[in-house]
Amino acid sequence: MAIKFGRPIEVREPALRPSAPSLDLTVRPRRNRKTEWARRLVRENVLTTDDLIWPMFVIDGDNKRAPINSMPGVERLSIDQVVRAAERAAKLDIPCIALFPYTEPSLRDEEGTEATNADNLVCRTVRAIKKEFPELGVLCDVALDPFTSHGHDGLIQDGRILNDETVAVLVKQSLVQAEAGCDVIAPSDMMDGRIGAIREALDAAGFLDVQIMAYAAKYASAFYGPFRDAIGSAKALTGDKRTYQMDPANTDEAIREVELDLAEGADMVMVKPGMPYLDIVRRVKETFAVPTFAYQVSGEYAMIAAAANNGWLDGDRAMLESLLAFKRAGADGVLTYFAPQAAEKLKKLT
Ligand SMILES: NCc1[nH]cc(CCC(=O)O)c1CC(=O)O
Ligand SMILES: [Mg+2]
Repeated sequence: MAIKFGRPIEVREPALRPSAPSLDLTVRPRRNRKTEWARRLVRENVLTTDDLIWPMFVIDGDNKRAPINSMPGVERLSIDQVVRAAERAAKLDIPCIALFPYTEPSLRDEEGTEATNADNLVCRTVRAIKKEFPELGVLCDVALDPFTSHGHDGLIQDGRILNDETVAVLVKQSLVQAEAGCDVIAPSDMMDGRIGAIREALDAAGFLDVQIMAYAAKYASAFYGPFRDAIGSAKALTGDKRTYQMDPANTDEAIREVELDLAEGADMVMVKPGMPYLDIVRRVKETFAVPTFAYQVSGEYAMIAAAANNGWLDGDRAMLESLLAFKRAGADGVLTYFAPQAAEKLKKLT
């Protein structure tokens, strides 16, 4: 009889074990999963704060934060509030933030003129951030959709998106952003030849160190819906973007697009959307071995956030698992609206 704290305890019958004899297995993969330390030891991929780019939406005004219904937890911020968010990013050690403007309908026109205004909302935001946090990376999207009355990324004539004429405007847009202090120019428009044209113009203007992250394989996706609400182009958009964004059915085409953007001078390439396109991330990384990013887009964020808010998913776990999946697929980093939450969570884990 065993004695514990001076009291006899009953020695129970051993628990019933399954009567089957041990399998004759030499290899038992579960051994490497038996404890947390063992799992850590064999872990192949890790997510760190260094992998995160935080996209933000900017609105005009002062001390304003406006919710986006289709992106619970994400707000459009006035410049002063973006600067506060930039401070949060810097404190969390997030390397880079990305800026997307909401443009008042009165400032939108057929040509997206506001895109090339050196004093537009994005340029003013970049200057305000750089003044306080010069060490924080700032990425600016290049495309006309936040500025056009029709919501398309390029100029339109007779219902067709003009390629070369659009590229000329994108070049000007890139230059005003670089002039404002933007570190990374990220063309998301999918016009042909824009990377080469932008690189040439940046170099000619002396912006030799301004990087280009090409949205190289960007698909015509339903997952951009909440983003279009956020920048106010959802209602404006006529038709769809299938004559310039890629067909979701294609994968070889992604390789050709990435190859061209690299040849034209892209420093980094991106695949977008993210989670439904991890096969593309993997192929791009294996084919070119260059810095490869994925964009976990608004619709992907919305799915996880909505399910979490309904109690249908453990939001934090689903978030971290989805971000780790990008690393496993070969991505060097992820643009994600979860960036601040993920960085906070990762800080606690280490
Ligand atoms: N060219 C603009 C642009 N830049 C990033 C996104 C989508 C980002 C997101 O959904 O989070 C889009 C939308 C689009 O192409 O319609
Ligand atoms: Mg292309």
